Amino acid sequence: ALKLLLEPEERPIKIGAFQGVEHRWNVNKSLRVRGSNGTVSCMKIPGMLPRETASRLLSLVKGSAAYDLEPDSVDQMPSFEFYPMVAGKWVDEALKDELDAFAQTVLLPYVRQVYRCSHCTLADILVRRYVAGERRTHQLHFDSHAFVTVVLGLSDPSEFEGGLYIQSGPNASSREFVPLEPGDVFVHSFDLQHGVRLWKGTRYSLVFWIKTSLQAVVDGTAPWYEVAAGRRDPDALFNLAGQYLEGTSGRDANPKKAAELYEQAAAMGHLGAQTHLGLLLAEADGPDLTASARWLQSAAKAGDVLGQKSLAFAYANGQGVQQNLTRSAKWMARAAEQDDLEAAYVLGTMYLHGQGVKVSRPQAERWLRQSAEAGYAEAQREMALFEKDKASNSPEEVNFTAVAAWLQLAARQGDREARLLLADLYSRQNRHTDALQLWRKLAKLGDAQAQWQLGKCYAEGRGTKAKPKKALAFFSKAAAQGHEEAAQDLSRISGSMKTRKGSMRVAHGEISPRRPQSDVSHWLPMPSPSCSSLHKAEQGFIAIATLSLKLRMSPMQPFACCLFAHTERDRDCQPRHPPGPVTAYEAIGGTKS
Ligand SMILES: O=C(O)CCC(=O)C(=O)O
Ligand SMILES: [Fe+2]
Repeated sequence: ALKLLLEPEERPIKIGAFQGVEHRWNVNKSLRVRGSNGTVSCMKIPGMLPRETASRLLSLVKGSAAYDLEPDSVDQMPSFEFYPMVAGKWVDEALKDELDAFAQTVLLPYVRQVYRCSHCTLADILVRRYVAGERRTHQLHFDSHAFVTVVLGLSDPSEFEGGLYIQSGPNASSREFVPLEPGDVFVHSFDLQHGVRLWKGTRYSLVFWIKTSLQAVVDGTAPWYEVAAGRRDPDALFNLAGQYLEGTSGRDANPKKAAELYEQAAAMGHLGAQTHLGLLLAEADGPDLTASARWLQSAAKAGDVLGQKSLAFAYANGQGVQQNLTRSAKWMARAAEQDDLEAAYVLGTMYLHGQGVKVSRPQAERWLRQSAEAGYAEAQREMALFEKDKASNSPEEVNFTAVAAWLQLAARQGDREARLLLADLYSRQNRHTDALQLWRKLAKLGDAQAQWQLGKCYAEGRGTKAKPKKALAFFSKAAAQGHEEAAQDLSRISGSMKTRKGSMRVAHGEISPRRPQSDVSHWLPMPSPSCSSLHKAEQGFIAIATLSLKLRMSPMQPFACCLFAHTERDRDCQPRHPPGPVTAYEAIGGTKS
């Protein structure tokens, strides 16, 4: 059962043509930051936008094709958002027709009155969707680049379970969900910690970001931090530090200044600042891993989810602490229990491979599924492999429909490895057109494995007419990226092309041994990307061994694995150690002298 925000203070309000009620909560910051005596308010105004307008908006945004797969700034997962307004300018006429008058005559006057900011101006508007198979979360965060945020409910609460929550304490157990009917608005400032979590159904929301002046909107700056940080508000220090770290909101990137600000907030007990300071100290030029681990311990023990996950990675890597997989698993579990999707995914793989925990397929499935169902692409891909391995003793019993369904979800989110595996699967099911479509997409993005596969299709006339020249071109492209099999196929095909001087020259044109010496480094053999990597049993070990403490910036690299280990590809799935360097000459079929 979800804990809902109870509705305390109420007052009647009248803004332009709108008459209604404002519900207001004052959240005590000391629950989260020991050394703070401040509060942060948030307000709900039921029915501020007429329900009929909200329902027309919902149809408009449901039909939009503009949702973006670009990584989100908070969690790096595909964002599934689009912006009808950017830097104060409408870019979506249909949404403008429905919303502009409301925004200018009701919403902004309300915000200006409540926050006493007579120059507050609308900066950006975005639409987010949360649907099955895609992201169903927006992890805990602050909206650091907006002085005030307004969330407009669009979907009927009966259509989903969960929704927008605020989190007043360090732990996920203090989450309180904000029920929003279509047309209700929820208003908060840059220092309210919040997130979104759905367990069922579909939700669309519309978010307004408001800044303190027109100038700030035009310049993309956040000048209110100078004031708030001057008051030594720990959340302001924390957000400002993030802007200096990333070089956003018009600030020049300045890691040193970021560290100072994190340090001030961390000293007041700001757990997020402690974690970020810990991560920064590990990344610095002269890293101080011991101090880093100390901050991570402090934040993790107090319940900060990112601190727990980061400490888990530190234990896995032995960074600032004695390497200890049992402790790593323990902290990973603490973060996963707080619903961190990456932590749940990693914990699942730890159970799969028995790292820091006893091997347990039920536990592995539990955590992988939790992460996958909330939209984490790597976990979706891992669920496909899990599904496949269920029948590892009798390959003919594999439920390939289920395998494909998971792969499709991850592939649709842009997961490269899942796209390769799916194309491979299609190809084996003689769905050559589907396979080709995926390989083409990947080849266009420069993927060597897909280029090689495309080359083979053209060479063998599989799913397309045989086109030796095209095959040659794709083999060359892949080989030039160091793809071994492609280099072999290239030498085979260019040899069999009647070895006329002309055709040899085609091959040489792409990968000429007469290239400058420095280019030969590209020919160092690399394992082929898809089955490349390693036997499954080794996989997790490598994953843990290479886990990066930098996870705040870069989620753990997906690791490749082999879907068809039990079939004719067994050979490819053995651990392969790169042989010695291959010269360009060898790669096109010459022999070593
Ligand atoms: O979808 C929502 O209700 C809010 C999303 C959010 O917090 C954000 O986009 O920053
Ligand atoms: Fe937000």
